Amino acid sequence: MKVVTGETMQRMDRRSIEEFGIPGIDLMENAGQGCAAAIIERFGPAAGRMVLVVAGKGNNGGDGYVIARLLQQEGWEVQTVVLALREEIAGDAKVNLDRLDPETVMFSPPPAGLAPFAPHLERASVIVDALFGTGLKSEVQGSFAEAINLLNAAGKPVVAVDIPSGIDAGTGRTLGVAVKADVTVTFALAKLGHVLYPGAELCGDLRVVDIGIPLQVAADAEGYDFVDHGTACRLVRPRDRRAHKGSFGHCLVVAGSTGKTGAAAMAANSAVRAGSGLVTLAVPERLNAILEMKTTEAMTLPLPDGGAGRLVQDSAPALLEAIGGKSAVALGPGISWHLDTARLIRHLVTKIETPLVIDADGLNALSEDPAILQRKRSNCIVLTPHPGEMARLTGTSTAIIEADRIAAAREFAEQNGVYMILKGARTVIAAPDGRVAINGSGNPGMASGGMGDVLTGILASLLGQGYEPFDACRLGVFIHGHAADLVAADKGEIGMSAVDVQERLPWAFKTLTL
Ligand SMILES: NC(=O)C1=CN([C@@H]2O[C@H](COP(=O)(O)OP(=O)(O)OC[C@H]3O[C@@H](n4cnc5c(N)ncnc54)[C@H](O)[C@@H]3O)[C@@H](O)[C@H]2O)[C@H](O)CC1
Ligand SMILES: [K+]
Repeated sequence: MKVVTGETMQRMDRRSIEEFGIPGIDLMENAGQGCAAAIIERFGPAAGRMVLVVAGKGNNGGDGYVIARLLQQEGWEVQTVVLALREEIAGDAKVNLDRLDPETVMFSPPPAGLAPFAPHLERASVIVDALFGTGLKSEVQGSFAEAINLLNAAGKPVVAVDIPSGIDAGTGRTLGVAVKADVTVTFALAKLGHVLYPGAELCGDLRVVDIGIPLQVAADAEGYDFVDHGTACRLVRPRDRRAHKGSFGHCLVVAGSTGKTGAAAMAANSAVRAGSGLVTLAVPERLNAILEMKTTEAMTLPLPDGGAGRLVQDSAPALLEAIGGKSAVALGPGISWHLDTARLIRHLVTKIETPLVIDADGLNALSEDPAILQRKRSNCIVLTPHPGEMARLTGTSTAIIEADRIAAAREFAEQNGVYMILKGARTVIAAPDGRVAINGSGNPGMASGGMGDVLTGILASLLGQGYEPFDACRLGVFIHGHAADLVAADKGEIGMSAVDVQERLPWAFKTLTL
């Protein structure tokens, strides 16, 4: 599904009103109706229920007034606390404020804020957070922050209007303090703040309701592809009945060093589990016997290593020859960060013309000379860094990368003409042409060694099967997390291993093609 920024949503609002003549008051009424319906559906009949609406001075508050009126019509007792002066309320919000029974509305601007209404919080069955929406522009402070803390401490179900107050709609980051909602009802399209952490977690159940924004306006809006199950179903290619093993590519995994044979095995075995026709695992000859034991379907190719137990310059001729005839190459899992191994990797990047996935120590080798990517062949290159590897690649810090993951991934991809997969909770996928996708699958059980090796094998497999690179990246990242979600549903998140995920891949693919 498409997700947008708060600014884009506000532009969509204005375009709907100005170009399509849809009155803003109608959008607000529809927004309020969508929220009220979600509240009634979720929290059942009104009998004896009191809803407390906490409103800000803008249109988020305006939605809150519509909700208050509609729930009152449904028999709910409603109290509305406006954390602003009456004269501050304007436009569509004022129209809806004036429609409320004045007996049920209290104004409590800073510095008093919500504090005097603790008894209302106590009595409420449901609290509606209509304090801030996409208009939040800076850190929440003072009595507004206190109000959010009171809401969170009340121990009552909270329904956030549009977005939990305190969450930046464009990044998902908390601006000081934020509401922890049980349900969030947003309008027309989800925002980045709903799918990026911590916003994604603070939303609770996210509902996207139609409020009458014209389809053309939504279609024209610049957005990001949030890769969910539906998207993955459209990306996966069912098998042709006449298929044979040549139909699904032959990918080469270049990996392994003493002490890191598992990474090589997981990458190769994951390529098998992601559907490759053939897989060859090229490893230092000293480790070949071990990898013969750790793989079955994948073939191994011992490379001269001078007894070092890692790839060295002398490995290059045999390796370049092996790359010929392969449909994709994975370079890096467990390959080691020794200087001559790193030098070999940089040499290969400039020589390989096959679609190439570079991970782990392969990325660290690149970090010594990222400009090498400018000199690469015309082939597609996919980099799969975690934030620390990304910091090394860009010469910055993990904190800077995490502060704006989308910008970090997109800028590097565009500047270097590569596909960038910036791993983490909600992995970001960026293409050289500026397209960005955010992955919707996965769980904390994946925070363990080897998960990256599994992903690398999946990506090389899909590229080798002929998937267009951005499709391969989106599908590969999704299916990796989805397999982990299936494992978590089966046996929880603690103790989940990378091989658990590797072995669950066929089931994960099967859910896409039912
Ligand atoms: N298509 C849609 O998405 C629709 C959205 N609607 C609702 O409108 C809000 C956006 O309303 P807006 O008036 O732009 O701003 P907010 O209500 O979100 O903000 C309230 C108010 O707060 C002030 N403010 C900003 N930052 C701070 C801060 N750190 N501390 C204190 N005050 C702050 C700012 O001046 C704002 O005026 C959207 O979320 C939807 O809920 C439409 O109603 C329906 C269509
Ligand atoms: K809100």
